[in-house]
Parts: sequence; structure tokens; C-alpha cells
Amino acid sequence: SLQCQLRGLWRNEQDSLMEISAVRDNGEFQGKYLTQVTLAGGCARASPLTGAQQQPSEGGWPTFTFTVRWDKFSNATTAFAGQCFLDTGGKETLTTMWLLREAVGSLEEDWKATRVGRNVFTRKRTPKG
Ligand SMILES: O=C1C=CC(=NNc2ccccc2C(=O)O)C=C1
Repeated sequence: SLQCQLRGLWRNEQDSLMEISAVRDNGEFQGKYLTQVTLAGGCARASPLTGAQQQPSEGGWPTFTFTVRWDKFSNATTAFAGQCFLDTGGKETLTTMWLLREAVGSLEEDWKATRVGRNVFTRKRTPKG
């Protein structure tokens, strides 16, 4: 359905912004992630994201994954996996779980290098729409 197409501007609970470009025929997409989260101080920066969404032929809400490479300012990366739903008010929400992998100095520290969490994105209203 026309709803739950991932293209557009999304915002999460941390007020980070995610802009997803056109979703190609095979479900792949690119975009930019403007994080409000900084692990070690610093300002909000745009990081590249790439992902792919399923396009269930029999209808139903698409699942997707995308990966953000936290550009330049940290040697970390986050993989999001989730599904798009309409809430009771008909509003699209992307419910995800993520794995955040940070770089650590040695194999002995590998045990503490990956965090997991949940994150919900809703569409950020654009002035015209
Ligand atoms: O330098 C860094 C390193 C990790 C970051 N993680 N952000 C996240 C991780 C999980 C879920 C949401 C976010 C977010 O930024 O909104 C951001 C900047």
C-alpha cells in the first residue's frame, strides 16, 4: 500500500532525523542519518545509511533493515532491523531494534563492544505536507 513506503523524513525518540531517498525496485535505499546522540560530545552530524525493505506482494507491512556508519567522528556502526506499522490513528511508525557496535582497543574488551536497544521512528512533518 502507499502507506509505509520508507522514502521521506523520519524522527526517533532522541529527535535524530533520518532521510531516506527513493526506494529502488529491489527494495534497496540510501539516505542520511542526522544523529542527536553523541557518544563522546560533539555536534549533530550526518552519517550515511543504506538499507533494504521487503515489499510483501500479499500486502502487509514491510520489514526492513538499515545500517548507519557513524561517519568521521566515531569508529562505530549501528544496524537497525524493524517493521512499519500504522498506529491506531493511522500514523506510520517504524519500530526497530538496533545493535550498536563500538570499536574497542583489544579482544579482551570485545565483550562490552555491542549494545542493543529499541527505537521507534515516526514521520517528521514537512512544512508543505
Ligand atoms: O558517534 C555515534 C555513535 C553511535 C551513535 N548511535 N546512535 C544511535 C544508536 C541507536 C539508536 C539511535 C541512535 C541515534 O543516533 O538516534 C551516534 C553517534
